[in-house]
Amino acid sequence: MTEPAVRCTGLSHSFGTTRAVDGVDLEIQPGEVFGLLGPNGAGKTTTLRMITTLLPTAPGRIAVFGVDVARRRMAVRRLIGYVPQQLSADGALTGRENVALFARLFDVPRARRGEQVRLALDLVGLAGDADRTAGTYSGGMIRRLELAQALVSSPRLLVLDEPTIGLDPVARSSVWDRITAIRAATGMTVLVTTHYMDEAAQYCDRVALLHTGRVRALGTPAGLAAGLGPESSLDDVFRAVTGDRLDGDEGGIRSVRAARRTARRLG
Ligand SMILES: Nc1ncnc2c1ncn2[C@@H]1O[C@H](COP(=O)(O)OP(=O)(O)OP(=O)(O)O)[C@@H](O)[C@H]1O
Repeated sequence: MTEPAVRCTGLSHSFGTTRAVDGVDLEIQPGEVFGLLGPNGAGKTTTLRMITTLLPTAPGRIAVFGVDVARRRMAVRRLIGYVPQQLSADGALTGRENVALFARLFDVPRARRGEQVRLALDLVGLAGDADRTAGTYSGGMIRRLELAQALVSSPRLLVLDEPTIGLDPVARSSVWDRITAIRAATGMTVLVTTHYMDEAAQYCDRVALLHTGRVRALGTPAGLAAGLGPESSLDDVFRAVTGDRLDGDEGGIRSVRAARRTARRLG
């Protein structure tokens, strides 16, 4: 039987008295685009940080393609490309230099580095802009550059924490078009968090709705919406499950903060 790309069992994590993740069980299949959805503070980033080896997994367990995250952290890191919410591109370096830096960090063999960097830039549609400094890139191009940084080591699992936050609708769809094309070209598994229900409905094969650290609903976007009623959307499912209202396309303070962070760092 094929191993799941990710299997989380009994995952919990507390920060002091805050129970950020509370008994999460999840299986993500190879080749899926899987969306982890939830309001602010639902536990999405904490879950991603546990899967990407950055937080301890105990008392639960996580396996990535069958490799235990707690016992074989370095082996798991080699399987994963991670784009965190925080900016990871350096505005003073060119696009190519930024990606080459990650190739060195992730131990891509020296003989293959140039080719891997070129391929990663190609996959995100930045080949033509690779020799400009990243400080001259738009927000959408920066996000695609960060995708290239995560792709340069040819990971089997790509983990993206709110990849489109703070971007305008055109840039958001260009980022998603690249993610979709990369999955089609490589068969890579993609795990993504997003606040945008329309994006999750359009681009994710399956989603889990997280609220107060627990999985409250799991399924295909269409299946979840149909389960609520004939005219329902994923947004309706979300409201039914959480009782919360999501930020709209305006993005709220978080996207403003993210956009400002980008501007400050690269400007
Ligand atoms: N380093 C930390 N120290 C203390 N509390 C934290 C820390 N990181 C997260 N938390 C708390 O844990 C809970 C879950 O946070 P987490 O960042 O995982 O949620 P999230 O779903 O990713 O939210 P957001 O969409 O705002 O990023 C929240 O109550 C948050 O305040």
